[in-house]
Amino acid sequence: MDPYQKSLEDVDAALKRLNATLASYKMSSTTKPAVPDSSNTQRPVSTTAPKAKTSQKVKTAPKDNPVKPTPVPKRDAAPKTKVAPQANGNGNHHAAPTPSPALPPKPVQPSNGHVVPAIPSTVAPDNDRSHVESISEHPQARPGRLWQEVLQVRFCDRSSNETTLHGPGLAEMKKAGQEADLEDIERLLEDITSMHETFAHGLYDGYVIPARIVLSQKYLQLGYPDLAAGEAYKALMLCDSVRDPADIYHGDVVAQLHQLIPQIPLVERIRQLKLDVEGEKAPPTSRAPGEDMDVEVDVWCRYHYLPWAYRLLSASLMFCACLKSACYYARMGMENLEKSMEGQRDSWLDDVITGCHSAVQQIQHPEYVVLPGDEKNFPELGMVRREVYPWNEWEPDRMEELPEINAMMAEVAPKLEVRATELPALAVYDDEDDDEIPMCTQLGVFAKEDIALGEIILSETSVLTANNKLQDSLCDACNADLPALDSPAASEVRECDQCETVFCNTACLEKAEATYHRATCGNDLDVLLRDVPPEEAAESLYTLLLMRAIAMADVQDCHPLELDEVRYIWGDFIDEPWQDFVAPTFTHESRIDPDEHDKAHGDIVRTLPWSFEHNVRLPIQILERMEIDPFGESNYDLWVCNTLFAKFRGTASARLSGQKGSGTRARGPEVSAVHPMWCLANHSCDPNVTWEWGTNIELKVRAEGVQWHGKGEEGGVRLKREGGIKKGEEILNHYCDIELPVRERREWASGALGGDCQCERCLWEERHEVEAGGEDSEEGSNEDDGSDEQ
Ligand SMILES: C[S@@+](CC[C@H](N)C(=O)[O-])C[C@H]1O[C@@H](n2cnc3c(N)ncnc32)[C@H](O)[C@@H]1O
Repeated sequence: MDPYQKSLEDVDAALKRLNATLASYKMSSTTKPAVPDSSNTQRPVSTTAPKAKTSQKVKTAPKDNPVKPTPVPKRDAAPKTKVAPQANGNGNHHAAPTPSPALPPKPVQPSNGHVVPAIPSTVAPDNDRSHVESISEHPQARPGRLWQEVLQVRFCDRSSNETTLHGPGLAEMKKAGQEADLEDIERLLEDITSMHETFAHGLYDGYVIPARIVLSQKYLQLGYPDLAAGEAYKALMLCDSVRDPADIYHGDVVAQLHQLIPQIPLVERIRQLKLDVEGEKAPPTSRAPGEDMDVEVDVWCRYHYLPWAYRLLSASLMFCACLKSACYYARMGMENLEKSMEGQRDSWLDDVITGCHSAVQQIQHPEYVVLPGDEKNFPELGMVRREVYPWNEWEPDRMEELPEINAMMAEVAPKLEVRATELPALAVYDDEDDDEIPMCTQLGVFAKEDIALGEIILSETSVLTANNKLQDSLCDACNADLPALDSPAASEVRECDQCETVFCNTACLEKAEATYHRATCGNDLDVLLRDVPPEEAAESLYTLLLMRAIAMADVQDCHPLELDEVRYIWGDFIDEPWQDFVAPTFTHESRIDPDEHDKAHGDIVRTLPWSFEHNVRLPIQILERMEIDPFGESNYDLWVCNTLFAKFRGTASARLSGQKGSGTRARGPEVSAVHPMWCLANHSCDPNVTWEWGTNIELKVRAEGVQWHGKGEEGGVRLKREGGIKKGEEILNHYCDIELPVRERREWASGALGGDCQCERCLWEERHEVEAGGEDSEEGSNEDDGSDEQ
């Protein structure tokens, strides 16, 4: 068909759709239910039809945490802007007692001693519920600041012959680029908490695209570009679903937009629609002719929400150093915009591409060679903030809950107890600047009585396990090796009736059924993360652990942070992150200059490794495969996943595969697990226990101390100390192969410790210029063959 004729027909069709939409105004303004406002405390419940596609799992209400009279013991240290260079580091620190400006007094829910902003109890004048009835009848007049922000999300205005792009922009904090205004932080935290509540309790649900965009903006303003990327990606997924009637979310998203759009002032709606129809010279979408697409939904999605989703996603990813995916989404956004905006380029997206390329050029690493144009090979792993998020109500006050922790410990280690202990805060210690290492209070494990040599003092089992072998003979629950087919124990092996998952015996099968298996059974989750290339093996194990934790929470009907295996693990969180917070700026310069990218995190120390793939895309995919709705189930929000990852790094034990000495390169860790009591023991390179992990994980008292090796003034070796453990002595485990020389040991353990080990042996050997490892061969598989690590 003649293109001119076709475009005329398209405009004609669009005008017809517009007329139909305009004709529906009267009806919609009086009969469509209003979408409740997030900032109101008593709102009518949304009349949105229940979701048909995904199982809406029962949400567990947050624990009813009573106000605790005792203040939480602080882990304090002055955080510095220091980004750990290594990919796997769990760098981290706990902060030292610095006079803290902290946040001003807030209405806290002091369950755990962490700041939790409350939703304002006072209702703003414009939220006066006495107007509810009349407002429902005139939805465009709905009150509420947050909801108004959602309604105002706009991007494009085709009000002149030249298409112009503009939007609300990121309203910067009052003092962007300076120490943040506490009121600003407070207000944004309240907004974020309020939006979480709103998604969680169904006042409006997670399918409201502009609400996701607003939440993404707010995360970005508070220095959480990682969380902003997650929300922007969700907005993008929802926009895609609007344009694809076959998409599983299509019905819900469109239904939400049908409720939202009538609340946008009529004049504005007509203006936008008119401009759109007039400006639509070439239809940008691949809509089938005659397809019954609501013109308004299409306009708002295509011209307002989609561009914001691309902008926020690509810029946030760039700030998180995920340069490959940042470029990918910036280019995708550009292509999309150019189609719908007649070749107009978007300065944000251009900036992101420039910023990513400049960042790549700045990388100076002998092993990193990437051509500037090779965006597919741009780096993809960054570091983000690691903290107990201010809205996280699940983190327990471990000092307060020591009796509960000790009850759990008594079950697996009757002769041990957990106590508070002082440790060097390694992640905030920068030995170039600091004279003294700041200390922090954490937990440790201590002997309740004298314990003899060789005694097994802890034996623990866990189903929070993972392995990244697709075809291997491991029990799915405990991850122990399955018995050989010709061995007597082979008859005990059991298989799930529904799928082919194998367990070492009936006990493991029953435990799996009771704790997690129902969520994973037959869902083909294995293919997502198993048999990955060696360089991805470690990351994939953490994500597999996340997957198991999600399955456990789903089957046990609790919040993932509430699981016994997770609750008391300290995620090496930074304390008092706000004391040095500098409000980010979002200018052209801050996007194109890689030196400015760190500032998007509020200038706060970052120690949690993060990638788009493992922290956003895969968690969402895992949820979908388990038939958990990632938009409707806030228990599995991406901040929850970040918190779980923080807890797993530094506590998960892992077994390496590959045969040392045989010339075969190790493939990387293949089996991993979190044992919540075992992992409370701290590290020393002169440990008093060995550990071994088969079906159970065990701690055994060492027969004798480790040989220290040194040269120099004192010279020679230091005598081994006596074995055995005295009452009151701390149980010291080891997170690395203790046969290695000091430098290699430190390098290995730094991921789990957050910095260089400062144990007595390391300090002594460092002083005595150790050059070679010891000759002693210790018993126990873990330190002998170097095949295990924590
Ligand atoms: C497996 S956990 C040990 C239990 C932990 N102390 C707790 O309170 O839960 C590992 C974390 O403990 C701390 N840690 C353990 N051993 C340490 C050591 N020798 N020096 C400094 N920090 C240590 C680090 O913060 C590390 O990330």
